[in-house]
Amino acid sequence: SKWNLPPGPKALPIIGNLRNLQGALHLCLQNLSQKYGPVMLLRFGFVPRVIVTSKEAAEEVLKIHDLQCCSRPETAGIRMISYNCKDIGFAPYGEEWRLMRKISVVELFTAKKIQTFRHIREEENDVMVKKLSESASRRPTVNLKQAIFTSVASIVCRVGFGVNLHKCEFMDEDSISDVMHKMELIQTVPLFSDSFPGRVGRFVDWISGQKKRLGNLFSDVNTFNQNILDDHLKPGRKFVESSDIIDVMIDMIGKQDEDGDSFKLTTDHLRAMIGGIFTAGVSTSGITMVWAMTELIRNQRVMKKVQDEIRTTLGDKKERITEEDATKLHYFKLMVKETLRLHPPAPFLLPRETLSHVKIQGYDVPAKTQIFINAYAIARNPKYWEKPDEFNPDRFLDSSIDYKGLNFELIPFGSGRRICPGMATAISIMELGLLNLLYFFDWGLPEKDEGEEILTGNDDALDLVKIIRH
Ligand code: HEM
Repeated sequence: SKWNLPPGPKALPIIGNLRNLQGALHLCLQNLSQKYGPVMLLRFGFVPRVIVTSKEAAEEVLKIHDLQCCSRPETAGIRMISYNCKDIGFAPYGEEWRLMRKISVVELFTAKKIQTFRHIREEENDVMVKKLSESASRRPTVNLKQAIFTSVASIVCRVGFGVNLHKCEFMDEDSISDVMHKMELIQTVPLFSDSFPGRVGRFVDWISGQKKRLGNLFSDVNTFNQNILDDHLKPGRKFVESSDIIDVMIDMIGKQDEDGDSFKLTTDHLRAMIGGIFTAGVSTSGITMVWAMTELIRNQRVMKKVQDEIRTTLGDKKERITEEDATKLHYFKLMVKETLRLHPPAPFLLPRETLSHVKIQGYDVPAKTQIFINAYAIARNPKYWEKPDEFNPDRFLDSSIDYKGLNFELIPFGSGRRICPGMATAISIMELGLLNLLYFFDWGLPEKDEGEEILTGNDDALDLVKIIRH
């Protein structure tokens, strides 16, 4: 009672605010914030969470030092898939997170490394264009989502784990989007114990069969991670490109000092790194590309402006697009930025947890409280954006606002010490992929109902689209 806690809807005994949470969580919390303000306190069953929905409050939270990523992720699925918080995204702040982050940055994300992997991105895009052209000669409708996810997954597997999906023995390229889908699903399967931790919660999950369902999904995902790990552990392993992040970690494990009491890497860290890089890299970049194409198909003015710029600048005789080509374009890049504003693939960034009592916008937030930053709602807040729900890259023509973590009204990659280390990689993957799709093909909606649905502005990205000309 001595504390000035953030406001929020009235919580009922036991269930707290669960009855207030219906539909997609980021949309529901966006609506609630219009009534209760930019810093809200809600109880998800027994779990209190503070939700932040203004750029001022987000900036304050992201600059607090006494904050770590959640030691208790929102769902049991996330806990499983991160091998109990052993991936970079969920590792507790400290030696463990610092080491994993350092390895990933050095092995994957320095400017030099990103440049080294450039030929992989270009080759995999050639494969995608070739496949789409062949498919368009047979039938006009293609599953664009699958084509994009397969291409992005092929890039991430080659860059991250030296696995070439076109020649791989344990995984074929057509089933990779299935693995991706399972990884996404596993994170969202609702468990009773997510909101009611403890024995009763676990018992209900067991009776309802949800625990088993989660276990089955995880088993497939674990097999994928394990196969990649086994591939690296084979005696006499030959590198496809060169040694990769997993080789480096295996080497480090081999050299660890048994007796020292500093933190030790384990094989679970390896599995978690594989799963973490795969999900963090593929689902985010893939879905952003699908959204870009969806928005362009339903906003023909913007589609024409983007394609005119691309085709005028690059000419019409190119047989192959390179990353150099993307650097010549301006409006095209604004289109990618606008897609990230409207459809941030991680709408809450990574949830945080306070390590000690802190103040946010004058409100008291006790230690061990989870904080969600609703980056989705901030990027659609009419206080900062004119006609916020409209897809209009022109809004950035005279604006210096960028997504690099300094403008808190646009933080699709987060900000501060946990900002996405894969940002530059993601931009290279997405720009090159979209550039290929827009240079070589013209796109439209399939004849039947799918089109109508998308034009009424529902919140689902397109699966099936039609190649009009290639
Ligand atoms: C459109 C593409 C992407 C978006 C929008 C995105 C967004 C994010 C966000 C919001 C975070 C959390 C940051 C925070 O909470 O402050 C994050 C973390 C992370 N991302 Fe990305 N990401 C993308 C692509 C990638 C790619 C391609 C990779 C790697 C191949 C990657 C690897 C990671 C990793 C390892 C973390 C955890 C960092 C940490 O906790 O220290 N991301 N990303």
